[in-house]
Amino acid sequence: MTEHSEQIPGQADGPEVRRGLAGVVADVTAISKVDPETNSLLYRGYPVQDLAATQPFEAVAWLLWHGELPTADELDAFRATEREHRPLADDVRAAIDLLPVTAHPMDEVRTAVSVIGAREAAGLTALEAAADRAVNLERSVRLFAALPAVVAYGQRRRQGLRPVAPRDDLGFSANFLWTTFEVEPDPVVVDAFNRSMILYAEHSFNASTFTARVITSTLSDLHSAVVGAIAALKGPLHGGANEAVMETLAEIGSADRAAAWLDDALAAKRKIMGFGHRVYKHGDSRVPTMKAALDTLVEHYDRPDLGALYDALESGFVSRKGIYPNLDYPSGPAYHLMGFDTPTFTPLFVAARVTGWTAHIMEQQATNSLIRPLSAYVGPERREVPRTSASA
Ligand SMILES: CC(=O)SCCNC(=O)CCNC(=O)[C@H](O)C(C)(C)COP(=O)(O)OP(=O)(O)OC[C@H]1O[C@@H](n2cnc3c(N)ncnc32)[C@H](O)[C@@H]1OP(=O)(O)O
Ligand SMILES: O=C([O-])CC(=O)C(=O)O
Repeated sequence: MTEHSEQIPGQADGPEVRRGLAGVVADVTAISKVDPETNSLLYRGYPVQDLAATQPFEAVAWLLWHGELPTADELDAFRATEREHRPLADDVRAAIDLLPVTAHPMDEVRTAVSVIGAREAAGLTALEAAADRAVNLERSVRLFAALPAVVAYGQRRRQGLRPVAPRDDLGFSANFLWTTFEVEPDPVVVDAFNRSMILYAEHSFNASTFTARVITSTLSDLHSAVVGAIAALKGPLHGGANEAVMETLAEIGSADRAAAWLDDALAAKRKIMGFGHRVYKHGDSRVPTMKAALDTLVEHYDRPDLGALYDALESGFVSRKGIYPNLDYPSGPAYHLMGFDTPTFTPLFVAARVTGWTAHIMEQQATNSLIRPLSAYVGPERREVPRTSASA
């Protein structure tokens, strides 16, 4: 028995159960290495903080898919393809417009991916739709290119604004900001946003990626796997936490209220969103990089009040519980300062993580084994069905 396993009540000789698959190594991957001992995260061998400091997000997307950083020519060609597939497609816009304007933007993004997937697999059997690596690589690029327009349109629709055409003179991150806000993106903000995309891109067998791999393991198609991954990411124990962090900070209001708020929240056994992690128990490897980006934004937008509130909640929670912030804690207020509305935060995570998800989908396909664990039955023993007069 380990700290993660438990014995089934009343079954002394029964199997060990690992709720939440905690501590279970489910497969191998060559895409990223999360190391809680050294508090490090490598994408294909490269430290994520070094990638965030030096690379455009497009180069990191390429790295995750191909295993190597692109050459200058490869990056140019990839960027040209990405630009080609940026515009919001008519069928996607029409489907989003069918949803209530109060729909959660994660539901918009999930719907958009469903529409794109149905279009791409039209006329194919389910098995044909699963396709091969070459086809799925092209699908991954197109989906990566299309998502910013979907996310930006969601926020603009809620604000009663028309969609904005993408700009071919801008890279992925600058164009994302342009299509959302229709103002010339400031390089300081573009840099912080680019770093956040890189930090969010990939994190081994997290719940949404594992969901994508489970779906892929049945020989389902790439878009179906991404739809499932989006559904898993929406929950506040996973990606939805960046949104919940902002709600928490808004609820507390100011740094001087953080201590009393925390005492009440902990007395009420509330979970403090943006803190804790299944794998990292001594701090999330990505937080220092994202916190530095947040500090830059706090200065850029002259919002020391938000910086002070952030610090007060962090130090109060760490000193009370010894539980550290995860990536969602600094990214929530960073996206808020950039001007994104709070429900858009998790769709931003989708736009980044689609790179990691699709890399895992292709890796799962290459070495597939149906993912199907066992369960230990604890229901009633075998019994007779009562005889009644009802007929079928
Ligand atoms: C990008 C990402 O997806 S990162 C994760 C984002 N999610 C969040 O920020 C949500 C808040 N955090 C959490 O709910 C958890 O820390 C999780 C789900 C992320 C990890 O959970 P697990 O590994 O299953 O740990 P678990 O939830 O069992 O926590 C262990 C203990 O720490 C406590 N704990 C962990 N995180 C928190 C938190 N954020 N607030 C309060 N208590 C917490 C638990 O209540 C539990 O206490 P107990 O042993 O007294 O019951
Ligand atoms: O790894 C996890 O469980 C959650 C996480 O931090 C991520 O997906 O980025």
